[in-house]
Amino acid sequence: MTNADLPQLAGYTLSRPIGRGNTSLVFLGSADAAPEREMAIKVPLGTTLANHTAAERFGNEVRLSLQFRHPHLVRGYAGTAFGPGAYLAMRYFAEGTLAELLEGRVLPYEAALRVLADVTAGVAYLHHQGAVHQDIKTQNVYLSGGRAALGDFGNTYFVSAGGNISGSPFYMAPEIYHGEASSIQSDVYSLGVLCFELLAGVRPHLGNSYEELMISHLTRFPAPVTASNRQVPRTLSRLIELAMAKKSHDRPSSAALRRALLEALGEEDEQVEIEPSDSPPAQRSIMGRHQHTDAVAMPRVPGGPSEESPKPQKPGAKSWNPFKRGK
Ligand SMILES: Nc1ncnc2c1ncn2[C@@H]1O[C@H](COP(=O)(O)OP(=O)(O)OP(=O)(O)O)[C@@H](O)[C@H]1O
Repeated sequence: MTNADLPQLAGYTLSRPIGRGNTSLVFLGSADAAPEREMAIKVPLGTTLANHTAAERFGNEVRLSLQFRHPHLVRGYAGTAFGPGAYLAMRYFAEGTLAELLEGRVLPYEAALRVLADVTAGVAYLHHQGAVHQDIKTQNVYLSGGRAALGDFGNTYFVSAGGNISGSPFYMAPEIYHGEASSIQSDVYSLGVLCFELLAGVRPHLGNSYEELMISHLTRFPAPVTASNRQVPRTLSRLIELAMAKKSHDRPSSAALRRALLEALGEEDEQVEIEPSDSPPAQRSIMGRHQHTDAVAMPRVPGGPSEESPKPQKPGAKSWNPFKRGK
């Protein structure tokens, strides 16, 4: 794509493509009003706008990216949810996705714990808000300076708005394979899979087809993470095992998983003030460890992902996943 082929978006200058998904193109660019701040600008494909469900999902991603405020969730700066001018300007992650980073390599133990603690903090925040992400996987984790943020809120919904059936087969909870709606507990299952994948260096369930993966998730019990990685504390290994429990009510909360990850990192569960957001005041709070079990304590993130990203070159199209169902 030459510069002349880059889409025109009023108020923004797009400099080059940085990624392509099933439903959108993503460009590096900046707002004309603040040219020094690089952004990732997502523009839906024509086919996405022409398809009601896909267009709704894009609109959902725009809306929620602008609404959620957490250091470990991809932050939206501006956007238009629907119509031919639809776009989402968001924080740019120079190091790309966790899936890209993991291609052909295993993360060192501490780095894996850090990424997992970050992602789990973002998910715990979502759960505290009553939202289910529905698509936690390495492709949706973005990296900057060794810190991580979860993105892609196209399938995210509030529990109060009713259930939904979706996910990616490598990470999908058994009950979803059975046709049940996703839930906070099915997000925890996906987190368990992610923890296992990063700490054991291999996915807990493998298969060459949707059916093989389904059988594995429904019937097989992976060996504890400690069998592959002796550095993992037993308590954390046990919690990851429970996160992947076949029955959803046996799973711990995302907040408990996060606490165990922080403990493995030798860190305290700090209090942090959640950034103001567009959400109702009741959802803004200072949260800490002395709360009821569903409450979430957010880490203050010294040296964590900053809003300004370094300059960088980043891989282009994402890798193809043969089992990815239209998300
Ligand atoms: N904020 C970002 N910072 C850096 N790169 C990004 C960012 N958002 C997306 N990308 C790049 O663009 C690629 C495509 O993005 P994404 O997967 O979100 O597309 P999509 O079409 O919305 O997704 P889907 O395929 O699930 O419909 C990503 O794999 C990543 O390489």
